[in-house]
Amino acid sequence: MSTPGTLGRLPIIDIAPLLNSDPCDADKRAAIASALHSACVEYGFFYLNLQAYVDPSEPEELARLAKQFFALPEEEKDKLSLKNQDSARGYARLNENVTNGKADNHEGLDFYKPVEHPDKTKPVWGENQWPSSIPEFKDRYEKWVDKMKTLGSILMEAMSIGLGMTSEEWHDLRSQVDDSFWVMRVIGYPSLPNDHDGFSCGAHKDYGCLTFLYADPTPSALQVFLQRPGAVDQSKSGLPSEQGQEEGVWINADPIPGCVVCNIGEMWEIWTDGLYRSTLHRVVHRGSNYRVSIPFFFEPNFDAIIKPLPVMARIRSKGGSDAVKVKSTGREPVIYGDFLVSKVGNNFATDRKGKYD
Ligand SMILES: O=C(O)CCC(=O)C(=O)O
Ligand SMILES: [Fe+2]
Repeated sequence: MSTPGTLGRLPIIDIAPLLNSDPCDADKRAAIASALHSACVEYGFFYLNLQAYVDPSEPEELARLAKQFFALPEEEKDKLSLKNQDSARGYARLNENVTNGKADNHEGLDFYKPVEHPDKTKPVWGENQWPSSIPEFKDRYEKWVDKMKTLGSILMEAMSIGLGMTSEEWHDLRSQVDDSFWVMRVIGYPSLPNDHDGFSCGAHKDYGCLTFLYADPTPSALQVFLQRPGAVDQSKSGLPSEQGQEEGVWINADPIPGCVVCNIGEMWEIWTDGLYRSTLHRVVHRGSNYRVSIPFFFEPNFDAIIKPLPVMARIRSKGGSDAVKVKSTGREPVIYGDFLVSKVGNNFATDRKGKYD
């Protein structure tokens, strides 16, 4: 059986050269596009070094504010309950969300792109609920949203180059993500009790486009499932039923200073006919501290129609190692907003389906 040591760790990609258009950096940008491509094919998970883009004090402050929020009395947090809104925007109590039929040992506060005419009777169409007792919270988190949205566009363009798309094809793809229906979660994890039937966050794939995860420095919490035929990992119990038979290993994706963890959501799997992997991950936090993480989900526009990209036909006909990995996902095109609503619209419904299912 492979061990985390022999698998090495996830690739680290420094985005610095993507932040300028200096002709001297053109080779470096091409190298990054190609590294992104390999990371998306092989892992679907990698680290982005953001040192040239973000001052570490910014996300550290977000984590501090998150801890301040979760330390509030339960009745204060409940004032922001997502049940006051559209069942998606707001606060969910510890163990309220379920994944693969089991309660997740976390609490969380979710925000979505604001909409023009909010209507809380429509799934995901309500208003965000900001904690008013922590005055800086909204301002600091909104700044982070802006930064992560820009990072999403930068990365999408580099990925289009990595895939071999023409600039016209990139403009088409850009028009599907230029009004991203982003989601930001602020998640709090107490230590997972030994007798808890479930995980801190159960195994799931992210359903959107790109996730940028900042987490506090807690080690050994986030785990990523790497498919390795022949590897039998006893800890794989708890995989969603569709993937229950897959062979592979769980590796830790511990935080690296100056980096966020980035992973590919299911929309990329559809765009690339399965060449880019949306990889299962979960959280098992047994440390004694209270962990916080802040995933930002850079998603397509609400009305974007997601179907395989034209470049996939060229990749397939070129042959070679990528061509053999392209498999038709057999999925019909999806409208992103419909897909999202099918995921979160019935959150906390009586069928015990949660936002990660
Ligand atoms: O808390 C983490 O490290 C991961 C959270 C996650 O996977 C998610 O919210 O989709
Ligand atoms: Fe996730």
